[in-house]
Amino acid sequence: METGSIKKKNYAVPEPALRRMPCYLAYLKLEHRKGSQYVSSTLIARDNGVDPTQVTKDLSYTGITGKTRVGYEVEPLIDALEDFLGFREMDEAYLFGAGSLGTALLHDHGLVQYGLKISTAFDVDPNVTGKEIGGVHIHHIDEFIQRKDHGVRIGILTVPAQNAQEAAQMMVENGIQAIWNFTPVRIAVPEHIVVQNTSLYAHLAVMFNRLNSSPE
Ligand SMILES: NC(=O)c1ccc[n+]([C@@H]2O[C@H](COP(=O)([O-])OP(=O)(O)OC[C@H]3O[C@@H](n4cnc5c(N)ncnc54)[C@H](O)[C@@H]3O)[C@@H](O)[C@H]2O)c1
Repeated sequence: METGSIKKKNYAVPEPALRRMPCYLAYLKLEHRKGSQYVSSTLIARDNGVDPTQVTKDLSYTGITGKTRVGYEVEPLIDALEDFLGFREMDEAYLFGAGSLGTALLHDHGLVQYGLKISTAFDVDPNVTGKEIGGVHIHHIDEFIQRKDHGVRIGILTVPAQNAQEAAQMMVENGIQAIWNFTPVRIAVPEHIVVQNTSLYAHLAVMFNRLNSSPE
């Protein structure tokens, strides 16, 4: 597997399509495991709660088209999606903040399947530094600053909210170019830095709202 390249080829694709594609991929993998050889856009659409036209459009970005009557051949479509999404290349990432959420991410084997390998983690707490979590060594943050030319461009930010801006700044000053930000802080960084904010709680808010507004 290739390492060290941030995948850039998908930037022109609309974000909602990019967000749907991993769901199609997971669905297709399940279908493959069940032994399905072909799957129609209508079926993909029905099982993923998306319009069939939307499915066809989303999948056309991979360069694969379905065949009349039988639909998409499952295996080549899985390959094409994985390639297109960059899940077959491996990017290395550093994790900043090996607390409760950071530890969960360090234990997550799924990230590697999506092309992201956390190679090292950094923290400031002496109770945490020097330890290994999920096979990843936790270093003191000063070691990140001292390490020149580490070549890693992706940083996962899981520090407390009050430390988020300062940590993000330090990451950028030391070569991080893309930040997967799990903190609730909207960090201010130079325009060329890629920031992806992720919150489980945003989805939880939607779930509560839908639950409480559904008819009895
Ligand atoms: N996005 C989500 O869905 C989600 C879910 C849970 C928590 N969070 C957020 O993730 C962050 C971490 O939450 P947690 O529960 O793991 O907190 P935590 O207190 O358990 O862990 C934070 C860790 O960051 C370390 N740290 C502090 N300053 C640092 C710095 N400058 N550099 C490196 N490490 C530093 C601490 O020593 C600690 O080990 C918080 O901002 C929290 O709000 C987000």
